Amino acid sequence: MNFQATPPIQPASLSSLKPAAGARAARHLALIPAAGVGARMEVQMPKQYMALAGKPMLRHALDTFAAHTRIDHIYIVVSAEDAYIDEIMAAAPALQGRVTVLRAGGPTRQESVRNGLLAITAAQDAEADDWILVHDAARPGLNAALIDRLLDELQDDPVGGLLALPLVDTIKRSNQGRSQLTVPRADLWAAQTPQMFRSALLLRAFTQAAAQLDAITDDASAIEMLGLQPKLVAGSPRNFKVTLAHDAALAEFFLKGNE
Ligand SMILES: Nc1ccn([C@@H]2O[C@H](COP(=O)(O)OP(=O)(O)OP(=O)(O)O)[C@@H](O)[C@H]2O)c(=O)n1
Ligand SMILES: C[C@](O)(CO)[C@H](O)COP(=O)(O)O
Repeated sequence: MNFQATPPIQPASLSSLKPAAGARAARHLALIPAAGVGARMEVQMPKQYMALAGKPMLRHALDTFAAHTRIDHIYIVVSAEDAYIDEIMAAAPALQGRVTVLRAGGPTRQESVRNGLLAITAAQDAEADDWILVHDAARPGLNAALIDRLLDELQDDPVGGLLALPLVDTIKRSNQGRSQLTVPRADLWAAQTPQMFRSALLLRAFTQAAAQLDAITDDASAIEMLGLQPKLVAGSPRNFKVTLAHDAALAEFFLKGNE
């Protein structure tokens, strides 16, 4: 795939991404990377398909987005050889017409996101100023209130942003298993998802970062590489990423209606 280096975006030029007066309102499109294998979870299937609170993990985020009236469409990126998604979609008639499955997973989360963006763009399914909400399938605790908070906080923002949580623990830098120093935590936040940016800006950021995709682990990093500063929007502990085996019980706690 040939990515041409593009000059960094000057914040002043971002105004071109906002809809012109009288243009149709920008849509909100969810893009869910779900092409991982969940190696750290140590379960027998990709973790996004493991049962949590009575349904496969990825159904929680899918159902939350599909039930949200401000979300116009949902794209889910799975691996080309995914053996689960077709059966899951067939068992969820309420998702028909609201969800497009993209068998475009890549070797890393960022490449899966980039491939999904390219597929949406190639299908001309998104206008330049449409908002893309990239959300991990591995964060099943997302709810409508968090989506509303993100949309309300960012709808007039020139850059976009992400849900995140300010760190509350003291942070240590390790040296061979020993505490080498304490990292000042005053301005440290833990990034969550959705991470929400306008389609053209996100695609440009991923194009610009093409050679460094392995070095970044979230979508906002690519936007930062353009010299822009995404807005941090208060997330929630319930929106944590299910990563390690012990996370399943905590996810069930939140998904069973506990805050
Ligand atoms: N090549 C990849 C890797 C990850 N993901 C997705 O990105 C999200 C966050 O990634 P992570 O929690 O790291 O999931 P895995 O990569 O599956 O986990 P592990 O690193 O333990 O294998 C998940 O919804 C995962 O399915 C993806 O779409 N494509
Ligand atoms: C995108 C993310 O969830 C923000 O915290 C995180 O970077 C994903 O990391 P992973 O190693 O791909 O799970």
